[in-house]
Amino acid sequence: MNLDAKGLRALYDTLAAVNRALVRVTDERTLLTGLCRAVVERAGFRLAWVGRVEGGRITPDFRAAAEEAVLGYLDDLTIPLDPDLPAGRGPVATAAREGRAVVVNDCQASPIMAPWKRQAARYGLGAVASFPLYREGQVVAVLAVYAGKAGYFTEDLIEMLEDLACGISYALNHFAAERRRAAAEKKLEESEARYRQLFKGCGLAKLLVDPETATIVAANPKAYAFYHYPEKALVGRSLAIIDPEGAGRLPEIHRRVQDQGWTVRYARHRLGNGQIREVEIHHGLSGVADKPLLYKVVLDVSFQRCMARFIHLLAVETADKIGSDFFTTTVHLLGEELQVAYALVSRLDEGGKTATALAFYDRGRMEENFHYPLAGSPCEGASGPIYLRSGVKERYPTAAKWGVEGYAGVPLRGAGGRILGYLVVADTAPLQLEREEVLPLLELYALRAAAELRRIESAREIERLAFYDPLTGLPNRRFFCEQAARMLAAAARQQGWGALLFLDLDNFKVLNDARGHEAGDRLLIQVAGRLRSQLRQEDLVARLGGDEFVILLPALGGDETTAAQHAEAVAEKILDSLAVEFQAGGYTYRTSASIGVTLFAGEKSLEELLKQADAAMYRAKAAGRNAIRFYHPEMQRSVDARLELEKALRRALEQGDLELHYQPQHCAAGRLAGAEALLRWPHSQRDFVPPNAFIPVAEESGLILPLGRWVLETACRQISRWHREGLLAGIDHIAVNISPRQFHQPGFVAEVEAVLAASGAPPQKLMLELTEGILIEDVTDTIAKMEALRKAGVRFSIDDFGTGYSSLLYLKRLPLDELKIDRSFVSDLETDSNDRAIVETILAMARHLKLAVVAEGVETEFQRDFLQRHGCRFYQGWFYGKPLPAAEFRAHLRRRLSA
Ligand SMILES: Nc1nc2c(ncn2[C@@H]2O[C@@H]3COP(=O)(O)O[C@H]4[C@@H](O)[C@H](n5cnc6c(=O)[nH]c(N)nc65)O[C@@H]4COP(=O)(O)O[C@H]3[C@H]2O)c(=O)[nH]1
Repeated sequence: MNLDAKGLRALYDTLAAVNRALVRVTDERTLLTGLCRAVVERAGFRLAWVGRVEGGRITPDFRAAAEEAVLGYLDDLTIPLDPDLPAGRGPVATAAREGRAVVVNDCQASPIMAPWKRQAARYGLGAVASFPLYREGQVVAVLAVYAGKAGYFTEDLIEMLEDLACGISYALNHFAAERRRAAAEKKLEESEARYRQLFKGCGLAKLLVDPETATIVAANPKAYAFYHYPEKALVGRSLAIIDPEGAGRLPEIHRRVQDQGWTVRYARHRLGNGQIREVEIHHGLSGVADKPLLYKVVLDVSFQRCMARFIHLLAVETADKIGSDFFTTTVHLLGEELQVAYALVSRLDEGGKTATALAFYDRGRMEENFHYPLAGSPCEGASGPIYLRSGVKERYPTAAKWGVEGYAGVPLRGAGGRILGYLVVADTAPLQLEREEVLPLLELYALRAAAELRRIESAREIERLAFYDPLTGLPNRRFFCEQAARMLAAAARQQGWGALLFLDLDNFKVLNDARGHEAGDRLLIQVAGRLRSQLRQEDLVARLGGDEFVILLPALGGDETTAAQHAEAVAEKILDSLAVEFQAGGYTYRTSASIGVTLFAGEKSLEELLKQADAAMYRAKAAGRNAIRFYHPEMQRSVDARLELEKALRRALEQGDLELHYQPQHCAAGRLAGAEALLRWPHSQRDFVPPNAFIPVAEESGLILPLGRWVLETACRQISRWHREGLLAGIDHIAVNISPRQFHQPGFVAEVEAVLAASGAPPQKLMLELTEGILIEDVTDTIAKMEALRKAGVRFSIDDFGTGYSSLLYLKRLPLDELKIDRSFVSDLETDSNDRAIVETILAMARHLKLAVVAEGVETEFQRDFLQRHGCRFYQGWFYGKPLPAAEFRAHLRRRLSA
């Protein structure tokens, strides 16, 4: 039976209620299950089901039936959408495909129900209507409603069911929207959580800023830590408190972010503690708030920027600088850029106890080249970097003087890690820079500074090797010549007078030969020190080689006389300084020097001046050494003559032109007691070259060695012959002069012994006369030699006693037999009371030391008497007789015997 109007009304109400109830349902499953159930239970249908359109077919997903058994109709029911299949042309597939209600009021009669005809009959299903269910304009499911009777679906009913399907579609739409909204919300929540995570738990400082008002809306914990503000203290405040410039440029930044999505900016941010940091700010738009906000991710790039700038500055500013310029620029850069009170680069002095400030930055002022002690400074004993943020002045007394609170320093290293110096920055406030920031920077600068120090050291070394004498550290000949040429030119311009001094040590060769080169070297080093100490800064002293030194005094006055006086004063000062004993290697040495001086004014060649001073020096030597002589033009001739003399002397020795003369020595009673052998070089028929003229030349040239040997051999042969002839009876000795060089030659003792043996002369008759200079050169060696010869019977006399530096101490130690009072004291006895006093003293001393005394150069009776009165026992001089050729002296000996 079809529904009447009343029935329809009831059904309508029911469906409306269902509709209302269903649309309040919040999920799709409940809705569709409820729909099926309501249609069956409240509207009296026999079966209802809803199938989703999925994968080209429809299967019943939700169902309800008036009787449980009716549900059997749905078993294995799958309806394809394909219209080519018979099942695809049924009401459900057609409704789904064509999006319209399809009603079959007689299942048994309708051809489209053919596939299910039997089943419909079996489950008592007479009519069926299918309604598409839409979601967002798409058919997503089909509602199929079955009535028991054929012809059940009236138009009204169909309309109502269509309304119901419409309501369900609305609900499905709503669910979909809800689902989307929920999903969006969830997504948003997740994104917000992520954002919060990103914002808060981030290691970088972040700010949220309102671009319109420049107000800080939020800041993460890292931002508070970085900006040194208490938590929350930034929110609500203007960005200008940390970035005034950035606050002003926010609109522009905002625009740029809107255009390109992000922007990066570098700025200087002010922290809550007043410090300024360089930062890199990444800007973006915040997607969280309704209002457009700018987020700022802030990176502290102070260190990187600082490093980059410093590397750049170091490279650019110091590229063309070396030495002092480099160090000054470096500390200036450090002081200014690090904003510290002090910056210093120093070089350790020798010994490491003090350092020299190569450049010192003191609050903008620059100083250089002063020494300071390391003791009490943080660098003392430091082998690595030092970082003391604060409290320096409390701990280090040296730093306290400068009010240093914070200090950072690194060593400058040379080859093998040797510390050459330090690079230091210090401030009167605690250091603003962290250890990790300042030390790498200093180390970078230190590398460059150390390289510069090493370069300077090498340059110095190269210069030292090229221009300085390695032994004494004085300029060498090369340096002297270069420097002197410049000084001479300057002197010529200034029209002043100067002097060139040529200095040669006396007897240096003797010391060197006797004590070895080491002793000689030690003496030279000390001599160089004394020379330097006697000269002014502007004077130039150099070692030319051996024991030769040269001194240039550039500014001695406006006229020749003044210059000469000054030059002499300097030369005398030098001689005085050299007269003081030298101590070296446990020995005491004495030395003196001969100085030749030449004056200059106007344009003069250095070569010429050196020649002149050298010639003058030889005159000083000839004058008895320890002397100063000035050059004058005739001197050159005398130099040439000296060379000529040397040649001639050599020839005379080779050709046997030399002779020995013998000057008698008498005792007080007048008896002939001995003789002194004196060398004679016949010059012409009647004349001799005086020994004082050629002995020094022989000494200097080394000719003295063969010459001395010839004298010794000749004298010993004579002694031997006279001895054999019995002529030496009652004669104490024949004295032979021994020169210093001769005595100090290593084989001297053996030579004398060999000569004695070869000649057969009795050693007891041989007296060797030594000068005082010999004795003091090297006392130990001298004593050893004297003692060795004394054992053989040879005796010793000191010649020229009183003219040198003989001291009682030496005399006591030496195995001496005799003193000879120098002729210079004897000659003036009559007129000079000083000489009388000296002679008296010598005689008293000799008595005390039990030494025989021979007075030399006795010419008058007065002299003889005076000497005799004061205890002198032997006399030599013209008063008794001049030196005689060997034959004449032999005759004298014979006459004496026959008398
Ligand atoms: N005016 C004056 N002169 C007197 C008188 N009595 C002696 N004389 C001189 O005084 C010098 C004494 O010798 P000397 O002091 O050893 O001083 C010597 C000696 O140091 C050195 N000499 C001479 N012969 C030799 C030698 O064979 N070997 C070495 N190494 N030196 C020698 O030359 C120096 C000078 O020798 P001479 O010219 O021979 O001069 C000798 C002698 O001629 C006098 O009454 N009045």
